[in-house]
Amino acid sequence: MTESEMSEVEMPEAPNEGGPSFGSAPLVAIIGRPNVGKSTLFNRLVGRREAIVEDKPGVTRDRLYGVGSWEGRHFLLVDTGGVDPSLDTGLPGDIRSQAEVAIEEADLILFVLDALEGATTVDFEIAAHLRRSGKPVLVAANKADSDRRELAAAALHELGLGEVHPISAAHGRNVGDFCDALLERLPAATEVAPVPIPPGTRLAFIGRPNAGKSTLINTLMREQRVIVSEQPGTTRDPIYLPFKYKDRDLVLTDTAGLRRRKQVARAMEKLAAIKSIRTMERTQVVVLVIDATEGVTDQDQRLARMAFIRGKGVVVALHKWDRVTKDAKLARDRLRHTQESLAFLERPWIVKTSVVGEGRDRGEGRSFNLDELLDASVRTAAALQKRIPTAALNQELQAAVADHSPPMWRAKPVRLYFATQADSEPPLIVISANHGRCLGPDYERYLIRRIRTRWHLRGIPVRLVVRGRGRGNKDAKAKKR
Ligand SMILES: Nc1nc2c(ncn2[C@@H]2O[C@H](COP(=O)(O)OP(=O)(O)OP(=O)(O)O)[C@@H](O)[C@H]2O)c(=O)[nH]1
Ligand SMILES: Nc1nc2c(ncn2[C@@H]2O[C@H](COP(=O)(O)OP(=O)(O)OP(=O)(O)O)[C@@H](O)[C@H]2O)c(=O)[nH]1
Repeated sequence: MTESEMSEVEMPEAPNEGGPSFGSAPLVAIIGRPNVGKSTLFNRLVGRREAIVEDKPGVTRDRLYGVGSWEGRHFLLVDTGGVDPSLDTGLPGDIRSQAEVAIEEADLILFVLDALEGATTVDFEIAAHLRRSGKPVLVAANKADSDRRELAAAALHELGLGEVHPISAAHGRNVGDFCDALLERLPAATEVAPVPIPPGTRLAFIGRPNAGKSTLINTLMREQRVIVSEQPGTTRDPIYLPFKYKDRDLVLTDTAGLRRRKQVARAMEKLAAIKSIRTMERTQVVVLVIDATEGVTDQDQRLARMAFIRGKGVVVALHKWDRVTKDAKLARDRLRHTQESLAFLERPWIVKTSVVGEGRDRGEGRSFNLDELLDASVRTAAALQKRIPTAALNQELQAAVADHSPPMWRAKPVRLYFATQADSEPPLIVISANHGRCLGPDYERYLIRRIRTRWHLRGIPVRLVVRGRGRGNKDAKAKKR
């Protein structure tokens, strides 16, 4: 491998110390009826960067949130419609609660309408909620693909939410102006200085209501003698609780308001995912708490996907294990089902945990396997932060190609020249080849699997990008001749 070949690999952004965290960025929620184009708008606002992370078909549909940016300002974008497909049955009640959660949590609401269909009864209902909330709202009349349709969109003023922005999310029409309006309505950057993040690996407990998160957190805090100090700030500010575990610095990450507002979360079980977003954004390792008495649900899978897509490591706590151990068959089935239904997490560490006895909720019960859970978190963090030596990575690439050569690309042979790890948290492998994107998904998966196995990268996403030799390089060669 020569220097010149190395320089052909165009490096993405420099690795970010500790990974980018947008935990304090304003939260923007997209709400609207089914099929108005929320996902299309979401994709347009979140942009291409996210797309690299997805190496599996079907993941896009489950994408719930991402980071959008415009003119250098970042915001967290939530597609509430994606929270649960069963919500999209057109039931006004469900849509109402969707709007309620968005109102409660978001700093700005993007209310999407269909310019072709005009305002429906449900739209009027949502609009009434939004008006009462006093939250900033930006109204988009989507599918305004032409001048004629733009005119039709003007009728949507009747909703009484101020200016209506005719846009075409699918074609990008007027989306720039819409983003300008979005920035104007974002709350000004917070005046309180951001809470400093203590050094160490950040982990957060996430899961469905009643899974046992508070119990686990309280037990952990007690066992590890974590000091909880009163921190100034609002309920949406993060709480960082540093502690030492086997000489390592760990930081338990939590969001104050999320635990306090237990009842709200319970009332809207399906939408509690929105609340996990801020916490998730601030952490490196997500401990996904599964209630073993219920097993993995669709919502658990969605939370896990959200974490994975955002580049987090995931450890699974199969919690309340005490309640399934008495039935050996049930216990076996639960474990197998957990492994199978979370297989997309790529062999995550699954730890059976429980806290039993009096005062359990206050963290005073007897705990099982909490140390194992922390060990698994430490291992997952190490995988996430792994820096694979270039020489070894290229050896593995050569061995992989020798065992199983890549299929032809457009009737041309594919040559893979060089691999390098361009980023970590999560690892990004860049391979230079004779053509860009010349590997099919199967072969990419094969290469990723080889890398995962060789370096024990469990429970973390691994990204792979194949870059071709650039045109500039060809020109340079032509000049030489
Ligand atoms: N003509 C036109 N069609 C669009 C536009 N944006 C979205 N669509 C189409 O509208 C349909 C619904 O788009 P989605 O983005 O899936 O809508 P959604 O609101 O997320 O739908 P749910 O997931 O059901 O809530 C798709 O067929 C899109 O291709 C647009 O700007 N113009
Ligand atoms: N049997 C058993 N019960 C548990 C265990 N851990 C927690 N529980 C019980 O499960 C219930 C819910 O626990 P919480 O810790 O409040 O759950 P949570 O996930 O914080 O709930 P939300 O705040 O609503 O999201 C409580 O009644 C706990 O006593 C366990 O290991 N075994």
